[in-house]
Amino acid sequence: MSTSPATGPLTVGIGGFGAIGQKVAAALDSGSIEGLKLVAVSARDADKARANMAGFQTEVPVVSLGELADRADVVVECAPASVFAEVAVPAVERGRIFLPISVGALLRHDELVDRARRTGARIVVPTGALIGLDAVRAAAEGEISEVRLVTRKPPGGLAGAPYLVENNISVEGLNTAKKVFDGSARDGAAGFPANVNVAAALSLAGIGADATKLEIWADPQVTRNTHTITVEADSARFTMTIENVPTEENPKTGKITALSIIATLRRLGAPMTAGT
Ligand SMILES: NC(=O)C1=CN([C@@H]2O[C@H](COP(=O)(O)OP(=O)(O)OC[C@H]3O[C@@H](n4cnc5c(N)ncnc54)[C@H](OP(=O)(O)O)[C@@H]3O)[C@@H](O)[C@H]2O)C=CC1
Ligand SMILES: O=C([O-])CC(=O)C(=O)O
Repeated sequence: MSTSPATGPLTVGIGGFGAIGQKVAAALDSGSIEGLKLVAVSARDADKARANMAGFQTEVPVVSLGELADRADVVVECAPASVFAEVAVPAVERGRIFLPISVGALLRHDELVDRARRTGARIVVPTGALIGLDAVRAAAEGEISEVRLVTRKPPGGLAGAPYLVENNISVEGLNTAKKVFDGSARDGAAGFPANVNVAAALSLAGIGADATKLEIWADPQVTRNTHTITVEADSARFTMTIENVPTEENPKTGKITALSIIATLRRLGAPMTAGT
């Protein structure tokens, strides 16, 4: 049952119990996030999810993605992009705090932002596997002339992306880096729905999905997903790079992603926060 922040902890439901969801759930279960309490999770295979909760202090019910919004004040989405709407729409319609991590899918459902305005929901996009969105948001309060993201991934992490399949681009047997996409964050997020959520998050923090430039490289020299952002603004110029250690459970997903969600949740319940 959900409770208001004035009378008790904010209740949290987690949609998706894989590489990201399990780490976020474990942090909540450990009681280390002040003012927040795990109340439900969702997974495709409920028995597997219950087995993965065996070491938890408190087992919570495994429910459908749509039910999370009935049970929790805060709904965290960390499922495949293909089921994004199943968790996002009820969360926004019920006026919950909604944390999406399949951010590319949010670009394809931008009507949710308008709905949130009407229902009182808040959509809070974590930085995820990227870096520097605090500085991008601050710069966006002034004038930004350019935002560019260059993403380099091990070729295997990109294989099967719809853009590669549709354009007959092979990433097999590469000896040198190959640029496989050069365009807008919006087109990149559509063509690589499981690979460049970071580009979507960057565009939402800055100058939008059409103006944000994106290059994607299949690079046999990298073992980590590597993202470099460059921003040119009237307040500052900056370039930052992050090299993400892959999770064991899903090598496409960097370890820092779950930590970013945990840090975002911590802000919701904290008496003091630091950073923009
Ligand atoms: N914003 C960012 O920076 C980043 C975003 N991501 C994105 O985060 C998302 C999650 O990534 P990750 O945790 O690695 O993925 P995983 O594949 O490890 O986990 C996905 C989870 O979703 C569950 N799931 C699938 N279908 C359903 C359904 N119909 N109902 C309920 N649960 C379902 C799966 O259930 P089961 O376990 O039973 O199969 C699984 O637990 C992806 O979209 C990924 O692209 C990833 C990295 C960075
Ligand atoms: O770097 C990562 O861990 C994952 C990633 O690029 C994304 O999904 O945007």
